[in-house]
Amino acid sequence: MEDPVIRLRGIRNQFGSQVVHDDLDLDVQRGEILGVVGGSGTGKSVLMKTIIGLQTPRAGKIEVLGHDLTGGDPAARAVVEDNWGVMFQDGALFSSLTVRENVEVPLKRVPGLAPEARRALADLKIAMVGLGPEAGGKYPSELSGGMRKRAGLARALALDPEIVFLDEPTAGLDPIGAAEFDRLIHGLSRALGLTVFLVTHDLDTLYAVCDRVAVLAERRVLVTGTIEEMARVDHPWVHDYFHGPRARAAQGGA
Ligand SMILES: Nc1ncnc2c1ncn2[C@@H]1O[C@H](COP(=O)(O)OP(=O)(O)OP(=O)(O)O)[C@@H](O)[C@H]1O
Repeated sequence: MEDPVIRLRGIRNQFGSQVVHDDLDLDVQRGEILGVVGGSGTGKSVLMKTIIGLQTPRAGKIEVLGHDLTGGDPAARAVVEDNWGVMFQDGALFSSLTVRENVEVPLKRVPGLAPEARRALADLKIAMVGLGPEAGGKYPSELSGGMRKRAGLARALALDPEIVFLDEPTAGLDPIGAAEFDRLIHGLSRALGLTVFLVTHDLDTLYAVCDRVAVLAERRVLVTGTIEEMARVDHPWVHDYFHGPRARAAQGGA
């Protein structure tokens, strides 16, 4: 098998006396959509922040695209940061910038890119996420929640990343908007060959788009596998989650 694009080994995160992760391992394979689930407070967001460098683990090794991010090498981090995009829950857009200007922010890191080309690229990403041409000139406060998420995704895709991190992408959307967003993520991931690290509580999203699921429990990645494999895992939380009424509804069952 190919080397994983994200490889975590022995990760430990701790806040005061609270140990959130202990000896956590995880591999994310190229081109897959990995859904990260777990009970509230099991450290899904902390895990995502650990990979993207917003949280420094007490111990362990983080490798992304073959680069060791725990060695403190700024060159390695710069290479990797140009190859990932991050979408936070509400899109995390700059409120004083238009959608187009928001999408242009990461593009400003590209040396020698003329302003007109930057603008054209931003418009291309805005179209890619299904926003109309008029959306580029709007401010985040003028958008619906679903449109803000799409704008956040456009910004995450600005630099044509290999990996996209999505934190609860469908939270706060109505079921139709959430299903549309699921289709968008799935379509873009397949069309662009993206690797997607997706933190979610949304069972519909897991069933609709994820190739594999990673369950956080007991301070580590307890198990990874396909949804079908999850249904056979003999662990109380995993069993309840994948056999509960919401899971049955997400599968289309009774
Ligand atoms: N900066 C911080 N300082 C102290 N404690 C923190 C910090 N960040 C997270 N925690 C704690 O770490 C634990 C895991 O938090 P995290 O936000 O990753 O959970 P989660 O699995 O994403 O939860 P949810 O599903 O509710 O969003 C929580 O108990 C939280 O209070």
